[in-house]
Amino acid sequence: MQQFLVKGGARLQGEVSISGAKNAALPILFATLLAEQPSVISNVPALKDIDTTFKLLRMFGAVVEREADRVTVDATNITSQVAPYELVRTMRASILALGPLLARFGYAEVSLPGGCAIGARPVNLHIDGLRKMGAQIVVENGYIKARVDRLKGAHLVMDMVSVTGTENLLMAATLADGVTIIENAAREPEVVDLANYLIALGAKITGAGSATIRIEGVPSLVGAKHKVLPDRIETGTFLVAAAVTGGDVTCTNTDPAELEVVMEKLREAGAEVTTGADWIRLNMTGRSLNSVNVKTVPHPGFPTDMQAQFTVLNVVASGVGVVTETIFENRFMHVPELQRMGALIQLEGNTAVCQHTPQLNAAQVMATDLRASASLVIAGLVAQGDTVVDRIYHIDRGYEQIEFKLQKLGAEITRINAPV
Ligand SMILES: CC(=O)N[C@H]1[C@@H](OP(=O)(O)OP(=O)(O)OC[C@H]2O[C@@H](n3ccc(=O)[nH]c3=O)[C@H](O)[C@@H]2O)O[C@H](CO)[C@@H](O)[C@@H]1O
Ligand SMILES: C=C(OP(=O)(O)O)C(=O)O
Repeated sequence: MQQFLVKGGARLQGEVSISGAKNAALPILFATLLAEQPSVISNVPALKDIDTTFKLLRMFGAVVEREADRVTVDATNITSQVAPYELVRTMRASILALGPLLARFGYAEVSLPGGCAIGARPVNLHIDGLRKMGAQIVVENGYIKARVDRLKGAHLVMDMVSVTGTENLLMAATLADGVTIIENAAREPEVVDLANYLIALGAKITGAGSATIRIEGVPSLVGAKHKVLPDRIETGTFLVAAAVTGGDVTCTNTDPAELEVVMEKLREAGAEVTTGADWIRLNMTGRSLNSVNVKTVPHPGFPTDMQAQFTVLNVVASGVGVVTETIFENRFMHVPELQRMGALIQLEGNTAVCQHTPQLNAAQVMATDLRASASLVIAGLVAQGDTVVDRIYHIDRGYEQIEFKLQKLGAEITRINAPV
């Protein structure tokens, strides 16, 4: 098992190139299953979740080839529609195979993903929506088994805003008979990126990025080229790391328009944040960091995937910052680990009250999920001494070469093998 060893104290400085977004690349790679011709997807990050997706696509019979950040997927000849538990359990986003396989082949069998460290994470909205489109679905032996002759367009009103729920139904509706309306749809940029790829395949979609998406089903889809949008959460993570270390960091190959609310919070915290067409610079030189209150909500509000990083920011900053998590019921697993580093945080239900902690102390800490791991690495950057972050396979799911990118900015971080 691998660990990160982080030596605290460095001020981050320089440029970091942002990778393609994990949460856009994943649905887009699953959407290639809808097309009867190959697609070429570029700006695909090199991540464990992407490798898991390749394994699944190959298991279905697709031909997947990667050359640097360009991935070609040929799903012309699909031979299986089964996503097994062994792969699904390592990546919840595997549920995104359900809509495309069912829409194109009339059958799909996907293991129930189950919960994870951040919450129960049910998929009832995915199942309900597909049932409304005419699918016969049974859940047995831990698998969702769905069958239909051809999906039919339907008026779908989502009870809750769900990102992958919207994506699954959006993909399914592209090949349905008739018009589907998704109301209370997720408005995340990754949903828009997926819709743009689907439109390039020949799908008829309007309204992506708003709460109402209209899809007019077509008989079949062709191949297309598509470039995945930049990762706004990776960008935000580096900006927070720059802020807490008093640094001056420019994130390149990113999109400031995706990060309005995060940049606003960083400015409120005292950072100088400037932007260009495809870059964001955060400069803390001569400035002091103040705590901020944040409350996670669906896009365009403050993203839950930035919550753990801002919890650390609030501990380092002066004052008291209140962090409220409204999306996932259990997304504070980083807090007990940060407390082991001396962080003054009080957990009250879905709220973390963070007090300025004059000095975090290095400790051996355990990563519990992807963004929690990122927050522990950020804490290690400002802690006194050597922090060891365990179970970094979580971080490898979603951050491309994080240690090399941080090293380039001056951080002292190395990947080590855990003693046996
Ligand atoms: C691969 C991917 O894109 N992952 C993102 C996606 O996860 P994911 O799509 O899994 O998250 P959802 O938007 O579906 O979850 C939002 C809330 O809805 C609930 N819910 C969801 C579906 C359902 O059928 N029933 C139900 O009750 C969830 O438990 C949660 O409380 O959006 C989350 C919220 O922005 C992000 O944190 C994840 O990084
Ligand atoms: C929670 C996340 O991912 P996933 O939905 O794949 O677990 C994330 O990207 O922070």
